[in-house]
Amino acid sequence: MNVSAAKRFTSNVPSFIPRYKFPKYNMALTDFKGHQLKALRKFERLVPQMNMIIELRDIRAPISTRNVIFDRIARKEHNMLKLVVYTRKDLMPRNKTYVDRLMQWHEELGEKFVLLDCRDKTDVKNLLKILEWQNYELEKEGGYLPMGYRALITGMPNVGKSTLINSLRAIFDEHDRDNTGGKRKKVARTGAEAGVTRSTSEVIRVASRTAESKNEIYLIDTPGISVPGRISDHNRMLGLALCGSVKNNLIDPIFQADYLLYLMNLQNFYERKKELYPGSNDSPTNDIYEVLARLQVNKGQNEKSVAIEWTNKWRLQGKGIIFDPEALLSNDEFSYKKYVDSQLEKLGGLSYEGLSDRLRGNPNQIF
Ligand SMILES: Nc1nc2c(ncn2[C@@H]2O[C@H](COP(=O)(O)OP(=O)(O)OP(=O)(O)O)[C@@H](O)[C@H]2O)c(=O)[nH]1
Repeated sequence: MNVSAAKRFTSNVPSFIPRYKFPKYNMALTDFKGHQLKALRKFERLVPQMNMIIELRDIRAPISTRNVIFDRIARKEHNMLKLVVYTRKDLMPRNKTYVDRLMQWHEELGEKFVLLDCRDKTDVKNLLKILEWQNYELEKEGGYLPMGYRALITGMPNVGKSTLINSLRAIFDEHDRDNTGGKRKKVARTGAEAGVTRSTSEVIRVASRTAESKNEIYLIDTPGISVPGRISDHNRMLGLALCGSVKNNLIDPIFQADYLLYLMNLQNFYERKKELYPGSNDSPTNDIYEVLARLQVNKGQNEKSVAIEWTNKWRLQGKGIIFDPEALLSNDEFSYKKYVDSQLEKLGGLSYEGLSDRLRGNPNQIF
């Protein structure tokens, strides 16, 4: 973060200045795995059969949980319709500036997005309405789809894909029960259609044929895909760790706790949300060991377990915090579009051929 931008974050507490830069600790920069590579190859085969790609991202880390691999796949397929679903709406900062910033980012990229809590029925029903509308638009142009209207559900690990699919399924179930006089009809899990292999992707029906629509609507569930090392960096990896999108034990818990402290200080938690600041009766600090000492319940508790407990709490219920420092900057200071373009450039012509060999036995999984 540059100094002029950082000055805005200076706290009103006399003599306290948050850190504007986070140290580049020695840590793994990616969590890309062999099975994700397999899933990616499968994606490329499946995408031509899709009508829409839905990419889930965590609203608290809109930059870190974006995976440009999905952009590349969607663009290859003649600019396939892509919808971004930001999950964990219930945890997002209640801050109009933040929402305005997101709107501007997405406008620049021509990318549609919605915010939702994957566990909230009303939110999920609204997403279903979008799918139904898109299907209706296609049908209006005479598009009867024997395989149904298909949306591929993608995203980084742990962003809420299964939760969203289960919620959509529950709505479908309920609707089905109503229409079948209380008898529970099993939700379709069809994998038998041409080109869809049952073993690796689940096909879930979320809307049946109706009087108005001949097409059924299906979701295709996919495993979470991480980014390869060439488009990752320290901030991205730490942001993902705080969202639970990379394996917890991959990064030292003290680094994760220190990053959380760095973000809290940049976001003035000490003044805005004092009750959530560690040791809220003490002064703000940039010293993670001081924080861990404040949070220690008894003298026997070691620093690492205190760090794990604290970050876990924020990972699951952390309300009102943003995990990407760049998202705190104005659009003059940080261009999301430029960032995405540079990510795509770095990704370049990444070919998956031979990658499995390189992934095997490479602890840093850099490629
Ligand atoms: N607060 C909140 N929690 C959510 C939301 N969506 C999902 N979760 C929680 O986030 C955790 C991960 O959700 P999953 O649905 O398993 O994520 P996933 O993307 O399927 O994970 P992978 O299968 O690892 O790729 C679970 O504990 C969910 O309850 C949301 O909108 N709000």
